[in-house]
Amino acid sequence: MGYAQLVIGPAGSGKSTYCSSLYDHCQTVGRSIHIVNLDPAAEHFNYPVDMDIRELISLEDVMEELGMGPNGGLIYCMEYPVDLYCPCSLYFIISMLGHLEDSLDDWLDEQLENYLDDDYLVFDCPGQIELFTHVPVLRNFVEHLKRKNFNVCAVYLLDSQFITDVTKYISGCMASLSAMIQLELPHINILSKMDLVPNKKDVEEYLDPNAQVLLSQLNQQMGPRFGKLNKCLAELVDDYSMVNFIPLDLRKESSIQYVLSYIDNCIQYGENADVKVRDFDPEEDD
Ligand SMILES: Nc1nc2c(ncn2[C@@H]2O[C@H](COP(=O)(O)OP(=O)(O)OP(=O)(O)O)[C@@H](O)[C@H]2O)c(=O)[nH]1
Ligand SMILES: [Mg+2]
Repeated sequence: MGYAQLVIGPAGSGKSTYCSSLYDHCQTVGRSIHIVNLDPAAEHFNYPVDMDIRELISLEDVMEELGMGPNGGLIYCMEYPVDLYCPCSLYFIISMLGHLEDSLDDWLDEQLENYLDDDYLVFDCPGQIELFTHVPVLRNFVEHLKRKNFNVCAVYLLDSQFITDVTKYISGCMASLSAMIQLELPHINILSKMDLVPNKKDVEEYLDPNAQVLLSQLNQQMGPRFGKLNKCLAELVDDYSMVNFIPLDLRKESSIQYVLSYIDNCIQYGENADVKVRDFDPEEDD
């Protein structure tokens, strides 16, 4: 049985930074963890990359997919992935990952041969939310992981700066819900970059949102003609009472530890180990 976190969330929400802090934390506490880069556009890493999807995306792939010659393909590779907000870049990532769908599974199988049965993998995903809300590539990837006997959970990061504005917060919630429904995985929402929130009290009401409060805030910000829509949105958040957030402050080891324990619990990490220990408890045999 393997364990995996799929770290998702909008561009710039802090996924790669979270992965690197998690890695450092695990180093400190002497725990083994492997970080996988699933972002074909990533350039710099603050963690050792154990598996790297960029090994799969070669110039040949781009040339074949986009019908470009070697020079055009190279320029495309070099230029577009840099600007993640560029629609062409979005197209690039989605089309490349879509193109890779089958080979992604084969690549994973090949890579997993180097790992042990109970290894813990953390997948640092690209920030194009369409990848987990619209197209099935990540979902299929997750299904493959599950077939490989992995307990997987989605870790959705939302930048705490989003919640200075209730409309942005609702849009973050909707994207999270959409990922939750599309991926059908145990799902944990994290409010990232808490060090940038001066007063923690400001965010408290958003951690476990109350539909009525959200509704009145939305109505205050938006014109009366959005009243019905706001009511539906607030009800939706309420219906899926799973939309709550755990705050994460990377400056504090205790905060990282809390989030990690929460996730471990969700994917039942450690439970098997307990069983194994108990099974071979010499005192019990006496
Ligand atoms: N203050 C603060 N800044 C953060 C934190 N996490 C990330 N950042 C900053 O936010 C920016 C984006 O962080 P990344 O970790 O690259 O975000 P990402 O989600 O991996 O971004 P993409 O891969 O582009 O989708 C960087 O400038 C980080 O330094 C945090 O906890 N606190
Ligand atoms: Mg990243």
